[in-house]
Amino acid sequence: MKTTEHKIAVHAQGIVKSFGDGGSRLTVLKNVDFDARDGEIMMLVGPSGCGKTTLLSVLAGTLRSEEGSIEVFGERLDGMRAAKVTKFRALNIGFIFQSFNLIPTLNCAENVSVPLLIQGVKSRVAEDRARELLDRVGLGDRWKNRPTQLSGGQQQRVAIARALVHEPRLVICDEPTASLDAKNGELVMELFDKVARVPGRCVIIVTHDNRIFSFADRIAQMDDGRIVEVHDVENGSAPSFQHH
Ligand SMILES: Nc1ncnc2c1ncn2[C@@H]1O[C@H](COP(=O)(O)OP(=O)(O)OP(=O)(O)O)[C@@H](O)[C@H]1O
Repeated sequence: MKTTEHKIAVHAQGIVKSFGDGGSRLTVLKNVDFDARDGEIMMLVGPSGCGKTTLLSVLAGTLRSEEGSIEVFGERLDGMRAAKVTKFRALNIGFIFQSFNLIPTLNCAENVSVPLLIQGVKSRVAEDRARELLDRVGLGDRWKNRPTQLSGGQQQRVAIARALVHEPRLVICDEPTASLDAKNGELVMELFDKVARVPGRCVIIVTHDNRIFSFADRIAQMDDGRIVEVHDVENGSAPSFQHH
């Protein structure tokens, strides 16, 4: 039996979230308990529509739940004032959205700089750091390009660079490797491994991509608004899941 004490980075308990009113009301998160540990890559899998993106948004503080408590590195997000949540997120959380959310009028280096500029870092320093990150995701020579001049996979890597540039303690990713080929998927996972899978940090990834399961420390399986099982991934041997 394992007796290791794990420090918890993200602790969510009793999360309930619904959309709509009256007859069209849909309860998407049905009393979810979820933990992610300090220093780990935690993956979240489950069938389409089961609530994964909704849960990520609640954990990142971009969506409020009706019930439940959320603690991120010891700070309670539920009940925190909206302005304080925004500030907390800017300092501590990097979010990679399914839809990338890059700013079309800015070039790649400027897009990646945004989290640093929000923190008050000088633009030249921010841009140097942004170009360093772009280099690490294999896009060092494309920093001047606008997002529309890049392929979907390249845009995804720009979004990943932007989420990591300010070295957030918590990185939350919705399908970060969905548009990437095997080589770039591996490059990005190795970057998560180096940059974010360290003490004092944590990475949470929603994925359907079984090529990356072996990078996880644990995999939580979600179904119909609930976490139904949590698997430990030992020695890179990931379980296989049924997707619908
Ligand atoms: N803003 C919203 N308004 C109404 N319904 C919503 C909203 N956001 C999500 N939903 C609904 O909540 C359910 C869960 O959606 P969610 O995006 O969390 O699922 P998911 O598990 O991430 O799916 P996928 O793997 O397809 O991305 C779906 O039925 C979806 O239609």
